Amino acid sequence: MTESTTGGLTGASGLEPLERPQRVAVVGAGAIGGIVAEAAHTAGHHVTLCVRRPMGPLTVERDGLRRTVRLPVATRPDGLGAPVDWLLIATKAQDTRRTLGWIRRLAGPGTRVVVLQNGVDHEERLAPLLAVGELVPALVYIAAERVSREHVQHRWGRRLVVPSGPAGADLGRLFRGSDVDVVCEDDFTTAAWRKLMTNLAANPLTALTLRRIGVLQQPDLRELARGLLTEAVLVGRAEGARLVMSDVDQTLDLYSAMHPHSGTSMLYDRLAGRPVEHDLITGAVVRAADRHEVPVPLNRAVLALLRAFGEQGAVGVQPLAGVG
Ligand SMILES: NC(=O)C1=CN([C@@H]2O[C@H](COP(=O)(O)OP(=O)(O)OC[C@H]3O[C@@H](n4cnc5c(N)ncnc54)[C@H](OP(=O)(O)O)[C@@H]3O)[C@@H](O)[C@H]2O)C=CC1
Ligand SMILES: CC(C)(CO)C(=O)C(=O)O
Repeated sequence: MTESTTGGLTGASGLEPLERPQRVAVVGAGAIGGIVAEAAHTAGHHVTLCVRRPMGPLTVERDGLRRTVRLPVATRPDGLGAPVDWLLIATKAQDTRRTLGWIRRLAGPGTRVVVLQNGVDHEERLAPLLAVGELVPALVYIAAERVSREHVQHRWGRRLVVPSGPAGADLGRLFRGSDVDVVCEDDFTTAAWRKLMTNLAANPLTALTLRRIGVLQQPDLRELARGLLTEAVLVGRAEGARLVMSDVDQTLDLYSAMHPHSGTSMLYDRLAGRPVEHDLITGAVVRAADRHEVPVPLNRAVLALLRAFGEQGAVGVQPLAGVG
């Protein structure tokens, strides 16, 4: 795990392990839910998958190695017992409200409810659903693809970024000994906008072109990505995030570091005919831009395009493999 990097980030590797195996429930056993469920299980905790439809053993594939875990699966909250120590919410943003039944059943006063979703407004989305327990927003620097219902392919990254504090430090201890690292961040607003930037160009441009992330290496799309990200720096600053123009290059470098065949959550949703999280990503930037009267013509155009395919069903084609 990364220990004490710059900018107020702190890794959690030096901490003592948690006293006892923790009770963990993961709501949404998709790509990210599958990764964190397997990681928490590997770290020695009691993990239950909370799903909509029955499922069998979960396989997580990473660097050519497959690990299959057989975890308890619940399809309804009713039969579940006492509140858990950790409730990990890993549904798409638009499904957040549908997790209320699980939250009511599984969150008690001592529960940490970790929201593993993209966007900058985790608190606003989840807080209205939470009567008790502590909300922990998490920024997910992990790329994963659900290649079939019970098989998740890890493609890149291992880091979750959470606000500094006891809950964040304990989350680091929860995942200790697994493939997931937790980094605590003092300035979470800036961290959240920086993470939003990673999605702002990659997700819409892969979803619109039906191509994987290697497409961002094409010079014209790289310039478009640069334009989208530059607008976001100005908007993020107006929102109080301490972004700098070098964040644009750092984001473009991150795209180059990812395997060209890696996709994005928005691309996978479009291919499957599911609603895409445009409101959470490009929509969030355009709304904030409007609040501060910052011109964002490129993001506004992309939002219009994303909305235009929002109502459409599955596209029924596979993205091209490899670069571009
Ligand atoms: N995939 C990635 O690489 C990354 C994703 N993210 C973010 O993480 C979040 C999760 O994305 P991802 O894992 O890709 O999404 P997936 O679509 O792979 O998984 C979401 C899961 O939530 C389940 N679900 C929806 N509603 C409920 C409910 N009421 N009860 C139980 N389960 C439910 C779905 O079930 P069903 O199978 O029945 O549809 C599905 O299994 C998103 O905000 C995404 O933007 C962030 C970084 C990277
Ligand atoms: C960082 C990135 C682009 C990696 O998958 C992501 O967050 C997503 O796909 O939503």
